[in-house]
Amino acid sequence: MILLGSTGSIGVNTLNIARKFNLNVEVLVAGRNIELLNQQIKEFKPKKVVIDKAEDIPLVHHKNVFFGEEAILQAIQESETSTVVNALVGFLGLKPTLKAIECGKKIALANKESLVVAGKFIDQTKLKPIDSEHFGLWYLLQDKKIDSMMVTASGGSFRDYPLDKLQNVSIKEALAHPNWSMGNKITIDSATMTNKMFELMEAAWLFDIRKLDAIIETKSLIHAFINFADGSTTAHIANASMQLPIAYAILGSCDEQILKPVDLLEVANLEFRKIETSRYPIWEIKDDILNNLDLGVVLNAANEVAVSKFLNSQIGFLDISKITMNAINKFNNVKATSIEEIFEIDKEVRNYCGA
Ligand SMILES: NC(=O)C1=CN([C@@H]2O[C@H](COP(=O)(O)OP(=O)(O)OC[C@H]3O[C@@H](n4cnc5c(N)ncnc54)[C@H](OP(=O)(O)O)[C@@H]3O)[C@@H](O)[C@H]2O)C=CC1
Ligand SMILES: CC(=O)[C@@H](O)[C@H](O)COP(=O)(O)O
Ligand SMILES: [Mn+2]
Repeated sequence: MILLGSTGSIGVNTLNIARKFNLNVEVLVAGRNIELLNQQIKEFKPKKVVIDKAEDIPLVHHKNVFFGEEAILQAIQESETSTVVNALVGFLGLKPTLKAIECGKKIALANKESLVVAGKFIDQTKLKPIDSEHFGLWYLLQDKKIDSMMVTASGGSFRDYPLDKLQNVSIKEALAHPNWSMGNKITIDSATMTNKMFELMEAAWLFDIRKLDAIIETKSLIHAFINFADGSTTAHIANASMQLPIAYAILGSCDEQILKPVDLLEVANLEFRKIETSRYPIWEIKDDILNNLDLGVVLNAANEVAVSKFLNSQIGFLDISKITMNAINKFNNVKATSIEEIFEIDKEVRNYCGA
């Protein structure tokens, strides 16, 4: 495989699966965590390595090291392997997704932003999502009439925080996810509920359905529900680990035990909550977004700018959703007619949001 984002949360979990199933890793792509990258190089012996910055090349223990976006695309183009795992974070992941598709590779896609911003231009024939809820939905699919689908949310870092103190939370508090250990950007997206908005859009593209909703399940043990037309509902239950979705996305199917099964007696009880707009203001525009998936590129660009400002202590926590909702208001009429326009709109929105 080619693994894009090997030093991140999904990247490390992917290498756990590669180790377990003795999978070949042809290319490793990482950013600036060179120490971890060097450990990965030693163990998995890739033929090629790509990193973010030229200045870090001398630190990498490999003779075939390249840097930058073009090198990532070239590595995909030149690779022999048929599988690309895209665990890059944000808009940066879009071009590699498009390149992998152009090269006819199978793509295991953690980079949900690719679908959020450009779902209508992405050929899904060889795409498998790495996202716990979408894996759950896929697992539950049956040849029966579906009424609606629902994914769960943990509620994020501030689900129990006093509402009047939300604006002044610290970065450290925001990065303390209750159930999952993930990269910084998605952890903030979980706290604002933007991650769930992205996931509804992701589900809309993947399953061609608009009757979609989300509910908080505080333990992240149930990941998805399908409501069938006959009135029955099925739920996907698994311990909170990305290794199961990753294994299926790479291997296709799997009969070996990847996770310890959920012990319901140990769990004892589950708690469900409504997603309230008072705590998660972004949820006010959920229906607008689901009725107009073209807005994904706007939502994503504004959110990336806002999250980065929050992580740089330039704005308060509630300003993240203010910035994204303001951008949605301003760019309400966008409708990209080509992939090139997606890149133009992305740029325009970033400028508007003060990137
Ligand atoms: N984590 C999770 O459990 C889940 C994540 N996802 C999605 O998966 C994707 C990855 O998330 P996650 O693993 O949490 O993110 P992380 O921030 O943990 O990892 C991101 C990876 O991308 C690398 N990277 C960042 N910038 C560059 C660059 N310019 N060039 C090359 N590599 C770069 C980072 O390198 P370095 O660290 O070395 O700088 C790191 O390896 C996101 O789209 C997220 O929404 C979806 C479901 C669950
Ligand atoms: C593990 C995974 O799939 C994440 O997308 C997770 O869902 C994030 O947690 P939230 O439910 O808090 O958004
Ligand atoms: Mn998810």
